Amino acid sequence: MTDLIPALRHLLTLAWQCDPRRLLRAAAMVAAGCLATPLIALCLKGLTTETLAGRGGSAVLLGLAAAALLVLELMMGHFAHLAYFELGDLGEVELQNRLVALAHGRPGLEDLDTPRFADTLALVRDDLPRTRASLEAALQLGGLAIQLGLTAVLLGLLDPWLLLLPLLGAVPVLAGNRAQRLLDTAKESAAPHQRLGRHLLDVATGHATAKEARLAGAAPFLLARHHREWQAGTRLLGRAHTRAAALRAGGQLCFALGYAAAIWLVVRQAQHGVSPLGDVILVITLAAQLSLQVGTAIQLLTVLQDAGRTAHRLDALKPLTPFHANKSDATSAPLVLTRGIRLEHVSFQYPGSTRRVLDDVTLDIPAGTALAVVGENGAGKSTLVKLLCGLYRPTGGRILVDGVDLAAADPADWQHRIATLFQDFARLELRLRDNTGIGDLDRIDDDAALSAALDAAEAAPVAAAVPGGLDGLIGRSYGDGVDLSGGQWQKLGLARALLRRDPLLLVLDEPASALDAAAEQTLFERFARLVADSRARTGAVSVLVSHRFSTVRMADLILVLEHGRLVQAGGHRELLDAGGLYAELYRLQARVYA
Ligand SMILES: Nc1ncnc2c1ncn2[C@@H]1O[C@H](COP(=O)(O)OP(=O)(O)OP(=O)(O)O)[C@@H](O)[C@H]1O
Repeated sequence: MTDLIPALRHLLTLAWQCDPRRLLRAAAMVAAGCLATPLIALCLKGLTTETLAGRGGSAVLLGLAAAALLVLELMMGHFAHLAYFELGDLGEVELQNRLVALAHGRPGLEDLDTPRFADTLALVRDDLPRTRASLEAALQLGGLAIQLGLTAVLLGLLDPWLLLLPLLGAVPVLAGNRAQRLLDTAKESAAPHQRLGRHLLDVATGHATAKEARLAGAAPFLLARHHREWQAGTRLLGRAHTRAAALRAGGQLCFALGYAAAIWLVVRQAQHGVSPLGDVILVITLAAQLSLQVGTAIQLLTVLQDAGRTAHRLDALKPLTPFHANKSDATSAPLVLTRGIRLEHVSFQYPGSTRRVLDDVTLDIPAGTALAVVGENGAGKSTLVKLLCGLYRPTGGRILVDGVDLAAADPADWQHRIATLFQDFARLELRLRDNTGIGDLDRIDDDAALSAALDAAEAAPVAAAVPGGLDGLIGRSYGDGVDLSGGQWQKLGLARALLRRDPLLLVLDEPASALDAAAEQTLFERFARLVADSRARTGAVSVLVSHRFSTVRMADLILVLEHGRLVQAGGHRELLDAGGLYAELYRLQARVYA
């Protein structure tokens, strides 16, 4: 029951924010329809009494009144349903917007990396389509409360003992509530199993992964693991459903016994001439209505508890530790870099992990530096880049941009001055214009700027092959878009990065992994020109993460990371002369090429 109040508050506030007039109209129609139900019982009692007394005219009028009330009840329910439908639609869209804002409206990635956050996000996403039903349930529950109140008054006027009947109605409601809590807990425990199960199914059937799964003959292995995870989740849910069903049946049995006792009481009173037959009809009708109302209340509460959970989960998704308590205190990114970027004893652990992925890194990167980062797989290169981009905050030490701590800067402002191409770049299966324009949304409709960025990324031939040009669809996940090769997707990702104006930080994280040799050579020449241009205009720092030493050697400053520690830093010649890990890795690669 504790979820009921937040659920009602959440749904009614949502509906009010979406369309207050529609909400009031729906509430008035529900109230009118619900008031009609107990009044029908009253008309039936009058009808019986008048008929027995031989007053046919009044009996016919009361019969007509009962029929009119019945029509009113049905019509109001029908029209209110239309109002909920529209309100629910608006509410669902509003919640989708909030969910996207919660998932991506934060500058850092810490929360998205937390399994608990990911599970909660998945649960809310699954629950959103139920918003419409929840809103309808909230309004119907209000109507039901009016009905129950009127029914209790009518029963209490007949015999105070009969007031016990609505009270007994609370038993199945409470039992239903407890049952729902059991189901919710099981749902949360089953979520990690189901998430993994869904992922395994995606791997076995997804367009990108099906090839490898087929060639490796991995389908039976993946399906067996999927089956195991799914069964673990289903077992948890199955047990909870059985216990919930038993609880609900027990509650309903209690009410059924009370119902039988109430009928027995009035029938006995009628036999002894204490009550007229009309009262017996009234009690039978009201008790039958009450039984229906209790059943409906249980269903509505179940729906509302889901909405309450969704409200709690949405709250849980709100960032607990905002990057800045007060955004107006945040410092803006400089227009140009004069001093550069300084890392002071920077350490980092991913959320939920105790392992230091970066360990006490101290370094000065003067403005205009072309920086390259090398190291073996898992050394922490991409993590360092993500910290520089402000996607994570260091768990120890600080990063200073022109002397200002990045933790005190407005992350969105800093990120707006960064051009990136990550190794796991996004493949946005939208129009070519969207895929590129998302790099600088202010210029998404600027055809000349988009074409220039595509040209600079050597992606003009890719664009020329897309029917419809900038407005043509790429990708085949939906619609009939052009299917692209890995290298072509990467060129589009680079064009996206190159669309960004006046960046202060240029990041290419393994940019050439999917390019052919000629394209790679051209890419680096273009990148070098861009770096030279940005360096002259804004003092930008460029960061290249690469395993290819032929390109790394061009950098002004090369960092060598090993197990998260900065073991060497300097120019190519200097590092070769010094011996150590860089020289070892360089000579190893040179020997392979020789
Ligand atoms: N989101 C994450 N959550 C937890 N651990 C992570 C996450 N991302 C990376 N790691 C871990 O951090 C370590 C460093 O990863 P990182 O991607 O920075 O290495 P890298 O040097 O770029 O490697 P590679 O050359 O293979 O790209 C790895 O051990 C990796 O498992």
